[in-house]
Amino acid sequence: MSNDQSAMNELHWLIDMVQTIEVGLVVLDRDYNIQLWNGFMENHSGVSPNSIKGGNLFEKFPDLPGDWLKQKMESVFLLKNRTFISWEQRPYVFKFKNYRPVTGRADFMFQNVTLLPLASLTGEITHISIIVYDVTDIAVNKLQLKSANEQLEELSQTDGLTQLHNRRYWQICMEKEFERHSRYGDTSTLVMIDIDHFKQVNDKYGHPAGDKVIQHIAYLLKQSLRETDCAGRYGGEEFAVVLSKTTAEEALHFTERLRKRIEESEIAFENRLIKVTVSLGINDLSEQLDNSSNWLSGADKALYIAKQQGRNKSIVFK
Ligand SMILES: Nc1nc2c(ncn2[C@@H]2O[C@H](COP(=O)(O)OP(=O)(O)OP(=O)(O)O)[C@@H](O)[C@H]2O)c(=O)[nH]1
Repeated sequence: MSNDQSAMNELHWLIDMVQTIEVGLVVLDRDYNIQLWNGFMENHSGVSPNSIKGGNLFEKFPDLPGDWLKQKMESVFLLKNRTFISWEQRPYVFKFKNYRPVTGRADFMFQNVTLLPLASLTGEITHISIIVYDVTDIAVNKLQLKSANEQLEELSQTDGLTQLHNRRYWQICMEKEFERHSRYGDTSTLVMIDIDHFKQVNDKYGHPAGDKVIQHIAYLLKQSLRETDCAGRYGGEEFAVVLSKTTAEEALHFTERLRKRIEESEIAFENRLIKVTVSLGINDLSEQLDNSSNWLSGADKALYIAKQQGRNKSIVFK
């Protein structure tokens, strides 16, 4: 075979490969007119190379992010350097439908795109190549993993019954607040809340009714809070709240308002109306405390006194 023939063969093979490769290949001239449009691009856009050749890319595809993409391409022409566009930066450049069965949950093909400067024989950058990789599988997997992790994180911080913080996460919140106090002297107040005679509720109405009562108290509690407050389900029928930037006196207003709302409300369960009350223990940070456990145990002691004094009461620890 002559050298010419062999070169012709190579060219033929290359063209065949360019046409069939599972990667999008486009070549544009300096004015963004399309010079090459391979099989991948044809299959996914539905536009054949013959009908598009010579046409302006942005006129043929008005959906493209024109200004943004031109800016990227201009810098490729100018700096003679390739540029990458990741799906994480922009999910896709060409809006192609996703037909893959495995990743059926994505409506559009996620793409990584490379913009490659093409030099003429004289070394001038006269053209640019757009290389489009279908990364839908990778992107969907990564997004699913991210969402699963977020759900897990959410689950591990949240109490399933009440959607308040769970005990562990609330404790972290409380310790952070205590540290802020130790460092900056910020005042905060801790409140422990316990439903009165809750065992009787379970015994009289059943456990599901008890659960509904717990949810109801959590709902009223959430409604009474500010953004910066941190509330958690501390135990079965016990809740704990850190009221930030709040003195004991201010906290007493908060607890009395909440206590009265609970006392006045009724919980409907299977055609019956349940009424409950709560007892609350309050402890602020006005005394010098060695650690956050002392802060908590002070509120717990105040709660105990509230119970002893007949329940349905708020008591400040002294
Ligand atoms: N329904 C329901 N009951 C729970 C849950 N967690 C704990 N309990 C019940 O809550 C009750 C708590 O009872 P006790 O700690 O004896 O106190 P109490 O009856 O509330 O009485 P005082 O606190 O002294 O007013 C127990 O019977 C637990 O079984 C829960 O998630 N759902």
